[in-house]
Amino acid sequence: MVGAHWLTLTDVTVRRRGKTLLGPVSFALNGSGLTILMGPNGAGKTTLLRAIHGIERLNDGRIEWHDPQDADGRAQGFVFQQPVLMRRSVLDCIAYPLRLDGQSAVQAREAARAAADEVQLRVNLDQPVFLLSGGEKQKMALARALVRAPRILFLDEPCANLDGHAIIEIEEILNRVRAGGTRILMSTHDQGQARRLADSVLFLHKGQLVEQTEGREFFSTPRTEAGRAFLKGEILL
Ligand SMILES: Nc1ncnc2c1ncn2[C@@H]1O[C@H](COP(=O)(O)OP(=O)(O)OP(=O)(O)O)[C@@H](O)[C@H]1O
Repeated sequence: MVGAHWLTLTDVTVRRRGKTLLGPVSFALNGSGLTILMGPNGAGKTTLLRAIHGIERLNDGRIEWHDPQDADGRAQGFVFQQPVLMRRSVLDCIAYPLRLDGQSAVQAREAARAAADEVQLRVNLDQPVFLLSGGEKQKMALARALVRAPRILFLDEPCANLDGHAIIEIEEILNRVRAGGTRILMSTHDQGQARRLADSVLFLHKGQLVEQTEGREFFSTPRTEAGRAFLKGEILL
């Protein structure tokens, strides 16, 4: 949805044990496409995504959603690095958000099968979810996020722990989801992946948003020393 205005963060700040983990961070997430959230380990990427999801208490600032069709947050999907697993079958795990919405088990399972298919999760869907490999669990988490056809999708390192082939599969899925009009904000510290996928970039360093680039100039002409050093693969302290 071109021109859409999804959310605005104003001076968002997270402090824990006397340390500022994030902020103050301000930005607006607008328009369409896929925004890559980059930064070295500990930069605050996960903290920022958790704050947006409403599961990280803010010490200061505010997050405002502007999607009038999303009064109850249903249009958002989240995929975190360590997916929450339930003591259920793979199929019921994927169907769970639809059951929460009040859909019948039959309807929800049918949609879950389609979502598993969409992410090419080729396993026995009746087995307990804990039997899945790390990569399969990540695909399961993506299927569970996609099952409600979110209008905006947040992903925290969705390819952590995956090898080359699985990474390509996930990137193909993300390309399809983006082409279907879903807005995506995704963290990665895999520069190759960032270059392949980014329509725009947010670069975090030490809890501060030090670069915001519409388009892909971040990779050719980073504006900050931290951005240049990161792209050169230097260790940032
Ligand atoms: N509850 C907490 N209490 C204290 N420190 C925390 C807490 N949660 C996270 N941190 C610290 O906050 C900083 C930011 O962590 P965060 O996980 O957001 O970074 P990240 O950019 O996602 O890193 P990575 O790329 O390693 O996943 C880190 O230094 C981390 O150790």
